[in-house]
Formats: sequence, structure tokens, C-alpha cells
Amino acid sequence: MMSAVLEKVRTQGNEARYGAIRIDDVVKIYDPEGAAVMAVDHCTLDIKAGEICMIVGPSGCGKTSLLNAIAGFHDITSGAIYMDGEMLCGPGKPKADPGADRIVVFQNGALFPWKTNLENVAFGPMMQGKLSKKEIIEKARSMMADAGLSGTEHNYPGEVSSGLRRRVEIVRALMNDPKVLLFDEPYRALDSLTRSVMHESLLDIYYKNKVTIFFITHDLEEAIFLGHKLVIMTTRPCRPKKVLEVDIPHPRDYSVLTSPRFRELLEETASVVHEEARKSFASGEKEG
Ligand SMILES: Nc1ncnc2c1ncn2[C@@H]1O[C@H](COP(=O)(O)OP(=O)(O)OP(=O)(O)O)[C@@H](O)[C@H]1O
Repeated sequence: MMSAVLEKVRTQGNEARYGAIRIDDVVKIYDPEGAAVMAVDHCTLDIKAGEICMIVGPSGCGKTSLLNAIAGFHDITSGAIYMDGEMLCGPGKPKADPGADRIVVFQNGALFPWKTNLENVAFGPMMQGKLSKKEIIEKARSMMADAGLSGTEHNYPGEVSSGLRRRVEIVRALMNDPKVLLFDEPYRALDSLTRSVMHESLLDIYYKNKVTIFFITHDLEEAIFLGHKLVIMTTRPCRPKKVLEVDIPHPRDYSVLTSPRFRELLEETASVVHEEARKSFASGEKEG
């Protein structure tokens, strides 16, 4: 399947026009009147429309706080976040409105177990009621087919493998035509073999739906393999310590992992990540 996808990408190019995120001098302090925990410290970052931006940093440094601010799950203390030039949150509006244009993909357990995969995928648009039921089912079937989920439409999530369930989660998010997908360590608990299949599967879906991806991980190899951009955060409070454009062309497959450039990038970044992890350990941050 991968080769067919690669061919499609080569001929189509990258047509994403929406979903550019600008994080402008953002500060996030929890409980400002009390414990005053600073999680994000004057963080500035530009993510292009359709870019896969990988965020790496020590445990507890503030990565999820940034993701939650983009999603509109909590406010920011100062600074601003823009999407396609429009302010999501900032002066006078500390919290972004959550919306279908920015979706957090919960990779485990967010599907309704009593609904079939097709019903899960169709659920959001059915609730919105903008399309007819027939149109929604057609779209859901077509997107599921594109993601290699044909034949699983009438299964319940509990009846398919965890890998397929994770695809269903992503397709369900994509049904809402989001501009940005937000992932928080989705593959953390998986063994490396399953994880490698997940990576190709995610890219496979991404190549057909060029949304912007904001992806938090602890795994540097994962970050370099998937990302157009790699942002290494400082220990808490986080801000970018190093931003690297990963100059390995997309579409990528697993042969990239053994390429000299991949190894070079890994060496170039490992010491930076390690240095921050040591600082974090020394300051007593715990694994979250
Ligand atoms: N609601 C909250 N109230 C107070 N402090 C919080 C709250 N949420 C998070 N924090 C603190 O803010 C800091 C950053 O947390 P955050 O979850 O953003 O880090 P992270 O980089 O995503 O961590 P991990 O990699 O372990 O998931 C941590 O010290 C955490 O304890």
C-alpha cells in the first residue's frame, strides 16, 4: 500500500494551505496567585501549514501545556497564539475556543465501544448536521478505505487490533476537516515494532490529508523519522532550545532509518536532548 501512496504524493505535491500556527512569546503559569508553576516561558514558534512539527523535551517541561493552549483546553498567561493569522488566544482573550479545526487525537479509549467503527467515524459530522446522512456515510467509507480500514466498518473497536483502532481514531478526527491535529505521545506505550508500523500508517494517512500536525514525543528517532521540523524544548519552563528542519525528503519509509543523514541528525540532536534531560533530572522533575 505504501508504494501506491508514495506515487500519489509525488504526483500531487503538498497542497496544504491552512493550519499555520504561530506561537508568539507565550507564557503559561499555573496557579499564578499561589504556587505559581511556570510551565511555558516566552515560547515563540512558527509551524507552517501542513507541516509535521515534532516537540521533544524532558518530562514535565511544559509540552502538554502548550498543546492544551492551542487546543483551547486552558488559558495562557501572556503572549498569543495565531492560526492562519487569526488570534486564537492572546491579549484580551486568554483562552482559545476549542474547535473542530484543531483536534486532539486521543489514541486510546476515546472511541465509543458500543458503536461500530463506521458509526464512530461518522459521529462528529452526524452531530454537526451539516451534511446529509448519506453524504456522511459515503465520506466515512471513503476515508476509511483510504486509511486501509475497508472491511472493518461494521466491526466494533474492541474487535480490531489496537493498530487499526488508532487509525479509526485518526480518521474520526479527519472527518471534521481539521486544520491541525494535536498528538500527545500517542505511541508511548507501544513496543518498537508496533510503533514502526504506526509511524508508516500515520504518514500514509498524512500524505492523503495534508493537515498540520503538532506531535509531542520523548522518542528522538520517532521525531526525526516523522517530522518536517523538530523542536527540542528546554527543561521546565519550556521554550525552544533548538529548532531543526529535518532535511530528509518526504514521502519517507523505513529505509530512512538506516540512511546516513538520519544518523547524522540523530547524533546532532541527541546531546541537546540528553543535556536537557539531565537538567530536568537534577531539578527533580518526575516522569509524568
Ligand atoms: N493544572 C495544573 N496545575 C498546576 N501545575 C500543573 C498543572 N498542569 C501541569 N502542571 C505542571 O506544569 C508543568 C508542565 O506540565 P506539562 O504536562 O505541560 O509537561 P509535559 O512536558 O507535557 O510533561 P510530560 O512529558 O511528563 O507529559 C509540570 O511541572 C506540571 O506538574
